[in-house]
Amino acid sequence: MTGRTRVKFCGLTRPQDVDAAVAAGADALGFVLWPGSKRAVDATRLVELTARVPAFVTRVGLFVDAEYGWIERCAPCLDLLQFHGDESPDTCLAAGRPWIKALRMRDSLDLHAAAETYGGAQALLLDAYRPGVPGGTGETFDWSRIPASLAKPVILAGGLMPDNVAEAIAAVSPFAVDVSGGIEVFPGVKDSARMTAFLRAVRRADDARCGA
Ligand SMILES: O=C(O)c1ccccc1NCC(=O)[C@H](O)[C@H](O)COP(=O)(O)O
Repeated sequence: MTGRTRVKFCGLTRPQDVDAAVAAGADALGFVLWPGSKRAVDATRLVELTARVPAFVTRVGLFVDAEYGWIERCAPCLDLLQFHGDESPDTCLAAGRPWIKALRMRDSLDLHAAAETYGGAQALLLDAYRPGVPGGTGETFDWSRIPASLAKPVILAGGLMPDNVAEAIAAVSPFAVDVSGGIEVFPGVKDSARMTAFLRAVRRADDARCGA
């Protein structure tokens, strides 16, 4: 897949961070709708935050093995659902909305098989695996495990930051990159300078790929 690398900022909890992310040029903003996270937002906050997002910036709701009723309640504020738990393909499809599937890169994971299993997903988000932690670990994984061609677009996540995202793009050529901890001062509180630095690093990496 060609074209510029899309950028998703995940785990926004504050209106000023939403505004800063949009101003910086993010393509997608993620809202954690799993109460176990330090970055979780409730339904009221979700309405407040997503109302600030203009057209053509994708509002992504992140769920971890959620009850269907909770997904249904949040869905009107969202463009895309991100399933970040152990959801089956049927569960992901049952919501009846566009969705992506997060996969944690445990050793036994077969990405080609997963791409087939989750054939209804618009993309696969590949994240670091730490037992007992569903996401937002701030850890990278071995990018060489990602096959050069996969049946689904890849969103690369896990421990990305302004200092390593160019290297990640050069190594993986993902459709998109996703970052949470790497643009924060602490969980849920983003830093506009880090957001800008991250996006600049992505653009530089894209320019380097075009010139290569
Ligand atoms: O961010 C969380 O707290 C979180 C909790 C539970 C499941 C997923 C979570 N975040 C998912 C994301 O999309 C993160 O952006 C992704 O895991 C990468 O996080 P980081 O390594 O901090 O960039």
